[in-house]
Parts: sequence; structure tokens; C-alpha cells
Amino acid sequence: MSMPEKPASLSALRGVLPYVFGHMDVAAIVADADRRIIMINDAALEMFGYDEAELKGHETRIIYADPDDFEEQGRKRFNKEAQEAQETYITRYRCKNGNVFEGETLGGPIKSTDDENLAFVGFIRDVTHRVATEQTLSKLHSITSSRDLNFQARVDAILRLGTEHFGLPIGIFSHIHGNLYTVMQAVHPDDALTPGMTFEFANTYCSHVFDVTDVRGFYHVGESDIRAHPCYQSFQLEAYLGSTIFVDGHRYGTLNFSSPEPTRPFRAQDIELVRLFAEWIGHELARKRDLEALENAKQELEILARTDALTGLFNRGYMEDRLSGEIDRSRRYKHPLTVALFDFDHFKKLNDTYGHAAGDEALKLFAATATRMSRKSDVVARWGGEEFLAVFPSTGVRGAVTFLERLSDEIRDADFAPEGESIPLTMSIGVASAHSDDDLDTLVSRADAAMYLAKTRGRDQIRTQSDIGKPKT
Ligand SMILES: Nc1nc2c(ncn2[C@@H]2O[C@H](COP(=O)(O)OP(=O)(O)OP(=O)(O)O)[C@@H](O)[C@H]2O)c(=O)[nH]1
Repeated sequence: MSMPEKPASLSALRGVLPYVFGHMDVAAIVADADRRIIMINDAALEMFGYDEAELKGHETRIIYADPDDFEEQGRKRFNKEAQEAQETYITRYRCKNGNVFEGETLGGPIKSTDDENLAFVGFIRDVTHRVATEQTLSKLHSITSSRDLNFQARVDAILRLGTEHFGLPIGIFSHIHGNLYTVMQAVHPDDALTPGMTFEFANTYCSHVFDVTDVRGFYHVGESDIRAHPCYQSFQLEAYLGSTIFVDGHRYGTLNFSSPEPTRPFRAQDIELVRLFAEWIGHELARKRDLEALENAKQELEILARTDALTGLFNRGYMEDRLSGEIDRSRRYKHPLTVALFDFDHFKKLNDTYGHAAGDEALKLFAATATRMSRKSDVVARWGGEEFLAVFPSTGVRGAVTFLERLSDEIRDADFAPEGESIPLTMSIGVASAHSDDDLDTLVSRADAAMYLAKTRGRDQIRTQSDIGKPKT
């Protein structure tokens, strides 16, 4: 602010003060060296709610909310070395009616022609709302950048922040689909709103927001054009502020705050804040959805990577890892572990006679039957073309053979009729149990040798490792 020419004395200054500050729209207060008010302009009288006579001659202490601030400003500025006002500071002031506000103040001495301090002037601007908005923005930043909070906790914190900032005690994050308004999350002084509650969309004030895809505020519905609104009729909500939430450019729902009491008119900053809150929720929803899609795709890929496409059983790669793990576990816990290697008999003939598709059906029949009959802890995999490997944890040879007899009977007796003609499917099965020094290769090769024995001894039978090297029985 540019100052007029310097006056020579305090009395000269007193003469010009009303002309200089009288009609400014910024509140201006001038005090003498004893900090007694010698001039207060109309804007300041209006700001503080006093008459001129109530302030003139009083210490400026009267307008400070906190006496410590009065003392501190005195130390800083009411001294010989003080320089003319250059930068602003924010102090809390008190009005006559007790209201406290944040005042951005530009203050300093008015110097005489001899560079003496004649008086001190302060220009004050009420920045309460700006300060409150800045504080809310800073809290929003902490909420949205906190690593400790998940999405739901952040939305909850934003709902609470909004209710506090706007002075509207009910906060709702909604999803809107057709005429269905669903509460996703809410804060309510009586906990009257819970996630999953639904309302008719047309009956909510949000219809005004969602349909125009913008922010809307009503601060005293009872005295407005929309007092016939069904929301007012049903819920008697006097005040409302809401914004549309967009996810990737599509309308998702709303973020809204409301109150059964009328409130002050909303300011431009309120509109921008609620829009900002809603924007953040929209971005997070999009991010969450992308992450979930990515996670699902990853899981599908993992499943695909370990699955045999034809039969849906585990594939060989997965089984090799799994069996190695099971061998380690059986060694560590000293539990038995048995494996069985299955090979269809005369599969080539089946393919050649009935076609490859019939062969595939036989493989699928085995997979479905083995899956249905085995225990949860058993693992069955396609090991090669028409070869399968089953692993039976905590099971000895005898237990495994009992199960394998039932399984091979079931498959032989299944009504497998590729061309309407029923043909029995038989398998040669080799069984081996893990020794303490076994690895994947040694264990499977014993099962393989037992399976080969079953083939050479006439097929459609089960042979175990103990049959190897024994004469035919
Ligand atoms: N339909 C079909 N056939 C397959 C598949 N994988 C391997 N085969 C066939 O399985 C047959 C295996 O033949 P072989 O190894 O000679 O054995 P086999 O005819 O069953 O005779 P034995 O094992 O001695 O009883 C081959 O004809 C392969 O083409 C598959 O995914 N689908």
C-alpha cells in the first residue's frame, strides 16, 4: 500500500488520518505509541461490531482474541527500530459479540519526516474461511497420502472432514444405478445410515447433482423453491451440498453432506472443496478397479500356468514343484508319501479306431473321475500324453492301492461309448512310496518301473515298487 507524504508530527497525522483511511474497504486501525486507538475506519468498525466511541482511546488489546498475541505484537512492532509494514501475519481477533476470526494483518509504524514513529497502523482482512479451507486442504492431503489407511478408512476420514468443514453433520458416499441410490459409506450423528441401505434416487437431493453432473448446494430448503422436493418432505433436510463422483468419465454416484438445520450460504471454496473430495474418491475407485482387474488377471494367469488345458488337472510343471515340496514335507514330519503313475492301455488303438476326439474324451473322463473320488489333500496331474501322476500325502502303499483299485474299477465300468459302442477303459498303474533319501526323479522312476511291470504283466492292473524284481505271482 503506498503511503502519502510523511507527516511532521502526531497532530498533523491525526488531521489527515480520516482522509487517508476513512473510505478504504480494508479495515484500518491506527494506534499511538501507547497502543491506544486514535483512528478506526468504517470497515474496521463493521468488522469488529463496535461504535467508534467504544474503541477510540482504548488499548488495541480489546480486539485481540488472545492477550499473548497482543503482547507479542507489541514486542515485535511497537519499538523504535520497527520498520514500515512489509509483510502480513495472521492473528486471531475478537469482535464485540465475542466472535473470533483469523485476521490477515499488515502492520507497522507510520514515520515522521524525521523518521520517528508517530503511530502504528494495522490493516486487517478477515481470512477465517481461507484459513479454514487451507487447513481442510492440508488435512485432505494427510488423509489421501497416508499409507496406513485403506480406501474405506480414507473415505470415512473425508466424510468426517467434510461434515466438520461444512458444518453439515451427515455425510454420504453413494452409488447410483438407475433409480437406485445405495449408501456405500456414511457418517451420521445417530449412526442412522449404514452401507448397503438403499433409497429411491428420485427422492434424494442428489438427483439435482447427478443429473446435471455438477456440484449443488441448498442451504435453507424450507425457504427455497425446492421445498416441495420429496427429500424435504420425507427427511426434512434443510441443507445439502453434493457433488457427482466420476469414475473414468462415467457417473458413479455422489458425495454429499446434509443437515436437518439450515446453514450459512455456501461459498465458492465450499463448492470447490466438495468437488475436490469427490474427484479424489472417483480417482481412487478407478485405481482400485484397475488394481483388482490386474490382480484377477494375474490370478487367472497363475491358474492357467499350472493347469492342463484339456483335462483341467494340474500340469507336469506344477506337479514337479508340488511333489518336490511333498517329498520334503514327508521327510521333515516323517509322514508316508505315495505316488501312482497311470497309463491308459492300448490308447493308440483307441485313437486309431475311434478318433483323436474319443481319446481326448477318455482322458477327460479319467480327470473327472479321479478328481471326484480323491481326497482334498491328494494331487492329480497330467504327466504326459496319456499318463497321469497322483500324489497321496500321509498315505502308505496299502492305502493308496485300495483307493486305486476303486478308481480303476470306476473307470473301467464307466459307460464310455465313443460310437454308441461301450468299451472298457483300462489302465496300468505303478505305485511307489517315498524313501528317506528319495528325490522327485528316484521316486517317480520307481513308480514308472512299477507301471511298466503292470504293462508287461498283462495291463489293467496295479503294481507296486515291491513287485519290481519279484517273480510273477
Ligand atoms: N487323444 C489323445 N491321444 C493322446 C494324447 N496324448 C497322447 N496321446 C496318444 O496316446 C497314445 C499312446 O500310445 P502308446 O505310447 O503307444 O501306448 P498305448 O497305445 O496306450 O499302449 P500301451 O501303453 O502299451 O498300453 C499315442 O497314440 C498318442 O498319440 C491326447 O492328448 N489326446
